[in-house]
Amino acid sequence: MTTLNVPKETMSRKDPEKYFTIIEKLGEGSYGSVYKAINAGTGIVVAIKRVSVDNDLEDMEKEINFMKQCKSPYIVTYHASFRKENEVWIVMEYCGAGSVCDAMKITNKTLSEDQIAVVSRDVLQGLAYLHSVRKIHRDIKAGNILMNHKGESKLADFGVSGQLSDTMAKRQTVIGTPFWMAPEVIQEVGYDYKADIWSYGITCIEMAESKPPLFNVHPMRVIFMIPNPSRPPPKLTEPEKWSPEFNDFLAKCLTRKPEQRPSAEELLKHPFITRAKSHSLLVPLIDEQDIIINEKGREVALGIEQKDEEEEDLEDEDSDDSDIDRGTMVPRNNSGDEEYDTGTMVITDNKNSYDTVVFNNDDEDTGTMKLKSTMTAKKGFIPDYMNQFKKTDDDNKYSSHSLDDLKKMLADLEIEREKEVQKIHDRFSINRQALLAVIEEKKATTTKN
Ligand SMILES: Nc1ncnc2c1ncn2[C@@H]1O[C@H](COP(=O)(O)OP(=O)(O)OP(=O)(O)O)[C@@H](O)[C@H]1O
Repeated sequence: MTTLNVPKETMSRKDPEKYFTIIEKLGEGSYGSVYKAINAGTGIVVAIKRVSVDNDLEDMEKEINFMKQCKSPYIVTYHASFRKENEVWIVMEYCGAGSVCDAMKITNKTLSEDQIAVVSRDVLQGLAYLHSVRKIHRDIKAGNILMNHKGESKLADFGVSGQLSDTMAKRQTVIGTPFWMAPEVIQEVGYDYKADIWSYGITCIEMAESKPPLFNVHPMRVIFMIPNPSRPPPKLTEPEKWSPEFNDFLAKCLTRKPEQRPSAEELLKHPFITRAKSHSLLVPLIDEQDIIINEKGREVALGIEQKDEEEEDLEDEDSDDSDIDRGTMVPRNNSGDEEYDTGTMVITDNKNSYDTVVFNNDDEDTGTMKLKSTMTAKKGFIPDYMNQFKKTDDDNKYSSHSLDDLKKMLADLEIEREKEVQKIHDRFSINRQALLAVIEEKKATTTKN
C-alpha cells in the first residue's frame, strides 16, 4: 500500500499546498470547510478540513494526537495536520460518498429499514471501539456518519472539534447538537458514553424520516423539552410501518435512564443488527447521489453557493456587528451581553448539516453556553435547522409596520421570552425539589429498616 507523502509532525509548519492540490469543496461545517484534495507524488485522494483557530492550540494538538492513535475501520482515519496562518488543516481519509445526511438531502430520500440496519452495524462497531478506548463522540448524527462507495460507514468529526481532551471535558459540560442530545447531557447531571447511544437512536429516526424528532420546534425550546421526564421517549412517527425489531432497537437506544440503556457492544447483539445484510444495500443510494452530483454539481446539489473570496470577505465584514440581521441565532439578554438567562447559546451555521452547540460552564454562575473555545466559528451563517425559523421572518408579515412599532414589538417579544423561560425554570425546580424530597424520604426509610 502506498503511504501518503506528508510530514509526520502534528500541525506541521510546512506549506500544505506543497503536499496537496485542492480539487473541490466537499462541504461546510461550523468551523470551516472540507475539501477534496490530491496528494502530490502518490495521487492519493484525501479530505482536508480547514479550521480557523485562535492562538491557543494546545487542546487541538492533544486532540490531533489522540486521533492519530485511533485506528478502526469504522472511524475516519487521520493522516496529517498543518498550521497555516490562522488555520489548521486536518488531512483525513476521503469518504467518497459523503455523509448519510448529505446523501438523503441530495437524493431527497430517506433510508430503508435494511439500509439503516447496515449503517447501524458499522456505527455501533465504531462506537464500541471509541468507548473501549474511553472516548465519547458526543456529536453523533447523520451528518457525522460518512460513507465510502462500498457503502461502508465511518464515524467522523470526533476529536476534530476539540471536545474530547481532558481539559476540554472539564470545562465543557454540554456538547452536541440540540435535537440529538441525550437528556442527561442537557441536564448536566454527569454523563458517559451512553449519551452516544441516545444520539444514535435519534440518528436512526433521522435516517428513517429525514429529520430528528422535534425538528420543527425551536432549539431553545428543545433543550427544555428533551429532559422532561413526563414526555415519553422519542419514537418513529408511524411505528406500525416498521418492524418490531427496529422499534425495539430504537426503544432500547432511547431509554431515558442511561444506566438502563444498553452499550454499543450489547446493541451489536440485537436482532435488528445481527440480521443486517450487506453493505451493497447502500450502493443504489450512493449511485443515485453520484448521478445527481454529476448532473448539477456538488454545490448546487447540496445547496451550497460557491462564493469567491472577495464575496466571503465582504460577508465577514458585514457579519461582525449584525449577526441577528444575517440570521445567525445569537440569543442575548437585553444588555447585549452574551448571557441568556441560563446562559448564552451561540449557534453558528452549517449550510449542509446540523450545527454543533457547545454549552460551556467556564462561568459556573451563568452556565454560559458558547462555542468550542479553540476554534473560530465561521461568521454569519445559519444552521439548517434554523432556516425554518428564519423563513417565518422572510414571510415578511411584519413588513407593513413602522420602525418604531417593530422595535416595540421586538421589546415585547423579549419580555415574553424571558417570562416563558422563567416559567419553565420554575416548573423544573418544583419538580426537582419534589423528587429530591421523595428521594431523601426513601433513603431515610431504607436506613431505618
Ligand atoms: N473525510 C471526509 N470525506 C468526505 N467528505 C467529508 C469528509 N469530512 C467531511 N466531509 C464532507 O464535508 C461536510 C462538512 O463537514 P464538517 O465536519 O465540517 O461539518 P459537519 O459535520 O457537517 O457540521 P458540524 O461542524 O456542525 O458538525 C460533510 O457534511 C461531508 O459532506
